[in-house]
Amino acid sequence: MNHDIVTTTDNIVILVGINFGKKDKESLAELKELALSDRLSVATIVEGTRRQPDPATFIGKGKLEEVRQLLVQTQATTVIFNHELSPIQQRNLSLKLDCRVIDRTSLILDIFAQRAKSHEGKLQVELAQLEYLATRLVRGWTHLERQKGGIGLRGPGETQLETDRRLLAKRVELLKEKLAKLGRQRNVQRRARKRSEMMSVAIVGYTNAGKSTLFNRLVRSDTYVANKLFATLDTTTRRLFLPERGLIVISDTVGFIRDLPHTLVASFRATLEETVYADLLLHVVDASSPNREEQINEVNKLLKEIGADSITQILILNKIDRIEEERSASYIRDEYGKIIKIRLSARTGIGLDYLYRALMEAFDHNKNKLGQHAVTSVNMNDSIRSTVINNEED
Ligand SMILES: Nc1nc2c(ncn2[C@@H]2O[C@H](COP(=O)(O)OP(=O)(O)OP(=O)(O)O)[C@@H](O)[C@H]2O)c(=O)[nH]1
Ligand SMILES: [Mg+2]
Repeated sequence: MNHDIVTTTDNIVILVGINFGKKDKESLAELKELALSDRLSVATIVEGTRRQPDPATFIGKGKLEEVRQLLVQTQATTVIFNHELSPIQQRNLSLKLDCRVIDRTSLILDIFAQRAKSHEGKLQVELAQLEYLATRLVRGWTHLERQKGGIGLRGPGETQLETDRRLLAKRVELLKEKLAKLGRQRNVQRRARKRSEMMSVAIVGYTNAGKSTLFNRLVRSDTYVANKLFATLDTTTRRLFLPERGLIVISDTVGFIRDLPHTLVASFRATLEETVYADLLLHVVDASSPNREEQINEVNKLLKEIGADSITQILILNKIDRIEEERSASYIRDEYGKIIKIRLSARTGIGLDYLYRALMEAFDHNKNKLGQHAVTSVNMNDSIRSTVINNEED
């Protein structure tokens, strides 16, 4: 079911990004990262400015011709738009350019399809792909036709389009049922964990921020780390022993990205539920990225969407080893004494002790919240307080 989705490796692509009013360099750079993460090779990037999208071809005649010539010159086989295209625009472009035309959403879907490892993850991706495809099923653009051959599938009096819609709806329903079942199993496990009163911590953040690296550091595991967008797709949960405290559970989660396709947000809700039920979020940010403020906002926006915005957060400014001006680790507390921000490097390990301290304090706080006494009370003496460094740059 991968018609709109690039699956060939070594595919040469052209990227197209149009500015409507304000320039958006970052978003186009990110599209390039996404393409590279999908093992595509980017031949060239076409930019343009328009007041509004052309209803038929999105980019209009002039740009269309430019892209057509570039396709010939570069031997690219696919054009990726940094926008959502309407099904009609996508069809027109594909016919006029005589190549495969996809948008940002299907590129992300494709990456997800390649990375999903667990049974549940795969089902979620398939569901997202089908839901995306469902919006593209328009007359003269029926994808299932070619794949299934149609023989014996069409009900009496049904057009191919109707058959496609029916088959699709059936599969979507089946997938939803399966996922619901898996979700229930997950709930049982979660309840068991709650009963054992283990504190649960979820590592969240923008894609490529270093979540898995931090997770591995903490639990000494070997979760897949890569300089790719969406290296991690399935939530991994491990137990972590906090010295002098006890066991907590910690989860590594799928990375967030701006304008995450809504079909994916919905499909990954189950995976992200781990986040919703956490007692504490470690919000990891690539502090060396020029876009970090925007990325923080994006993540918070998505956390709100999944109902996780009221959970206590510690902002982890990661990758400080990459920042010339300020390589030292530090942390700051809010006016109630809670650690709310830590600068560290998951790669070098500098600042990790601050994170352990924050986790221990959260552990004790959590115990108290549950109406019990902490196993060991925190020794908040002056020597610890005096190590607080308040040299935050913002
Ligand atoms: N210099 C430096 N690089 C880091 C640090 N932490 C992670 N990285 C690198 O950043 C890249 C992404 O790391 P991951 O841990 O896979 O990031 P992630 O947030 O899990 O990414 P996704 O799963 O794709 O969302 C890898 O190349 C890491 O080696 C750090 O503290 N310093
Ligand atoms: Mg990861």
